[in-house]
Order: sequence, then structure tokens, then C-alpha cells
Amino acid sequence: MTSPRILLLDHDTSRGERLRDGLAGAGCVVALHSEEEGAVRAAEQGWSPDLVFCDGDETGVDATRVLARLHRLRPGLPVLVMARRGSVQAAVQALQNGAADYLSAPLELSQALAKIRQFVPAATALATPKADPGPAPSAPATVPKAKPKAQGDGEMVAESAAMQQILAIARKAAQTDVTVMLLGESGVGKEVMARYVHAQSPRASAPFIAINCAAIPETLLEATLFGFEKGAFTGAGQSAPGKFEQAQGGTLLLDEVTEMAPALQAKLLRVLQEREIERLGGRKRIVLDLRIIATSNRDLQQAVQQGVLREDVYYRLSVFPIQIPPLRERQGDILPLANAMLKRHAAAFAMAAPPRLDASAQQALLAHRWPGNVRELDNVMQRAAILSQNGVISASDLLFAPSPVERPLRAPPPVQPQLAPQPGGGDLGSELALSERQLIAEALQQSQGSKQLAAQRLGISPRTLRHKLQKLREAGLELPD
Ligand SMILES: Nc1ncnc2c1ncn2[C@@H]1O[C@H](COP(=O)(O)OP(=O)(O)OP(=O)(O)O)[C@@H](O)[C@H]1O
Repeated sequence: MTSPRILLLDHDTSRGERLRDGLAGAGCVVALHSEEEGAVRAAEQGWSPDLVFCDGDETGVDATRVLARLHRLRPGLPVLVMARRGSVQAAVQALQNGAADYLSAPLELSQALAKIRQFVPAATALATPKADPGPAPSAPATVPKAKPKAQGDGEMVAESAAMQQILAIARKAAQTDVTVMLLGESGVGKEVMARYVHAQSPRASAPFIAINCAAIPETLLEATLFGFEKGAFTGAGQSAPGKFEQAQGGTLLLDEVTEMAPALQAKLLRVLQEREIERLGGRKRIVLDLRIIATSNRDLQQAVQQGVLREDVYYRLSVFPIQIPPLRERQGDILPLANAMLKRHAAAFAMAAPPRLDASAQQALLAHRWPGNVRELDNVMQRAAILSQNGVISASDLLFAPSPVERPLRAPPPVQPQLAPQPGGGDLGSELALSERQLIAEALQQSQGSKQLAAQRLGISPRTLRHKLQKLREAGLELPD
């Protein structure tokens, strides 16, 4: 993975520094600016970001102007505007001005990482931390205290037959102390399922502690998991328990466990076998009484073959694997999930009632491939709640983000080389057709799949665009419905 380059523009310097440090710790290259001029000049002088987070609080930074200036330099550059929660007006304006998304300030690190992963193709391996990654590795003594998530937050929606079956299996596993391995693409709901297993288990009233193994630098991860005694390393001013201890009696979720460094996997193996730990720098053996749940979005056997996952750890973790299918394979969940999310976003935006999905919107949601799974659906619903008019969401309010996995329009097939030169030079007709295809592809990508916006960009009517798309489809190109 190449490091995503993030331009962060925030007039509140200390808030910006917190986010910058977190993003840098997760592997991003971040340029932080507190003023518009510096930020745009950096981009003008060749520091080309992959994504921009721009302050939208109107105190010192004019997000609309920044957006316009950056888009002049790099059309299609994803600019995400951050503004205080509840300012629906600001959200609508930002989106109308070409912002890729609108986010509530202050922006959580996990939310920022999720957005980077969504908009920057090279950052798919970047993980959303499920626990505060804490400070930089140079200062492990200040590993944050346990931050257990609220029990049962976020309701599980599972109406499809496939998910009903999986829930039944998960409930059975919950009754034992078996190690559960949750598998599935990013965003399918592995953490939601882990919380469900915990909630259904006899350990439900004890803590549920989640740690994202991919989001924490290797040196800090060991101290975070095992805890440490005072003086264990430079800066360890006082003893601190690790996540294993914090989860005593309850459940520890090791999210993205396959991203753990092999040396630490060896230590994890001992814990899985012996159910006891020692803090770093400590001698006392601490007996563990907890369930371990692990997740991964990799193919585990392949991970073993590639040397990413130790084989012995694989066997220990895979005692009870549960595969969660991608959203596109459980159509029965799409609309119930969409409605549940609209309810949540409507409450967050202080709307009188959640907006309703009309038939065109329902159809578009069911037809989409959801490469980003439930997380992507949640993002689409958040934007739709903001854009909805008179309490109704129609297909044109649904802005599907271009996916790093699967673009709305595949690149046109390469032009076949001519065996013999045609009399009179190149074939102008096919060159024009190719340019048209490219223009349409670009417009769709820049409009995040919205045909209405794409038609506006191209200066043609939505009907003409539909007609052209139909023709391209007939010519064998794969296109969104
Ligand atoms: N069945 C569900 N019901 C309600 N919300 C869900 C469900 N599944 C997923 N979500 C929501 O979708 C988002 C992604 O879910 P989650 O973090 O559990 O996915 P994940 O598979 O762990 O993703 P990753 O592999 O990227 O960490 C969250 O906001 C979560 O609340």
C-alpha cells in the first residue's frame, strides 16, 4: 500500500494536530494547514494530495472557495468538508459546491480513516481503528486507559434468510467460550456481529473490548494488548493494564488480526494456548477468563500461504469461523438497513421524521453492487438524508461514491491495433467514440455515479446520457444499471 497523501485544513490548530497525528500513526502522509492560502499554495506548488479534509466552520476558512480553487487545480479531487453537527444548510451547500462528502466536526480518527479508505483506491488496506490508537510509538507510557464501547450500541439489522441463519449459528457459539473468527469483506458488519455474539453470551454484562490490530503501530500494539509495569521501557512512568486484562470476564475483539506482525502473533499464540499473560516488564502471571473473537477480511488460507498469518495461529483462531456474506448477496437486508440508517441520521440532523425512500430510490439501492458493503450504504443514506426534499428520497438523491474496488464504469477496452494502416490515416469515428466514452466515464466518476450530476457536468440532458449509456452497454461495456 502506498501511503495516502492527505491535505488537512483546519483553523483550529490543536484539533488539526490531533487528527494529523492519528492519521500519521495509521500510515498517512499528512500536510496540516490552518489557513486557506498555505493549503492551496502547497497543492499549487506540486504537493498533490489524494484527499482533502477542509474546515467548514466559516471561521477563517471559506470551504466553498477552497473547494473551487482545489478543483481548478485537480478536478475530481475528493474534498470532504467538516462542520459542526446539525448544520444541514452548510452540508447541503458543501455538497452542491462539489464536496465529496460532509462530515461532522470534530472528526473522529476512525471516521476519517473510513473516508480515506472509501475515496482513495490505494488506501484500501488502511484500517479504521476500533480503539483509540493512542499516542505515537515513541511515547508508549501514555497508552490510553481502557475505552470500552457502550454495550449494545448500534442495532443489528438482519432480515435476509442468509443473515438469519448466521445469527442462529452465532447464538449457539455465544453459549460456549469458543474462539470465534469472523470473516468477510470490509464493511459487512464483522464488528456488529462480534458485539452480537458478546451480547448473546453469558459474558454480556462484562466488558466488550475491541482493538484494531491494523491501526496501531507494531511497537505500541504489544504494550496496548499486554499492558506494562512501571519502568518496563523508557517513559513507562506507571503500570498500566493491557486490553487482555481490560476484557477480563468479557470479550476481546482482535479486529484485523491478520495484520498483526508475525513476532506478535507468536505471543498471541501463547495466550490462545495458555490463557495467561505477563505484562511487559512484569513477572506476575495473570490468568485470563475471556472469550476472544477475531476478524479478518482476508482469505485466511491464502494469508497462511503468503506468510502473513502463522499457520499455528490460524488453527487456534479458526475454531469457529463465521463467514458474513457481502451485502450484494443478501438483498433482503438492503432496504431494512437503509431505513434503519435513515432513522439514525434523521435523529442526528434533528429532522422531524426520517425521510422515506420512493420506488426509484429503492430500485437503485437494490441494483447497486455495494463494494463497500453496509458501511457504504450508511454513507449513501447519510448524504441522502441531507439532500432529501419534503421528506422523500428519490434515486437522484443517492450519490454512490466511486469505489476503489469496482468503478461505476470500467475503463474502455484498449483499442485493437490495426493490422494494416487504413487509407486516409486514423479512424476518426472510433476515436470520437472513444473520447466520448472516456468523457462519460470521467463525468460518472466525478459525480460518484449520479447520472443526473454526470449529465450536468457533460452539458447534456439526463435522458441523452441514459441513451448514450444504453448504447455503450449494447456495445459490450459493463455499466451500472
Ligand atoms: N447488520 C447490521 N445492522 C446494522 N448496522 C450494520 C450492520 N452491519 C454493519 N452495520 C454498520 O455498518 C458499518 C460497518 O460495520 P462493521 O464496522 O461492523 O464492519 P466490518 O466488517 O467490521 O468492517 P471492517 O472490516 O472494515 O472493519 C458500521 O457503521 C455498522 O454499524
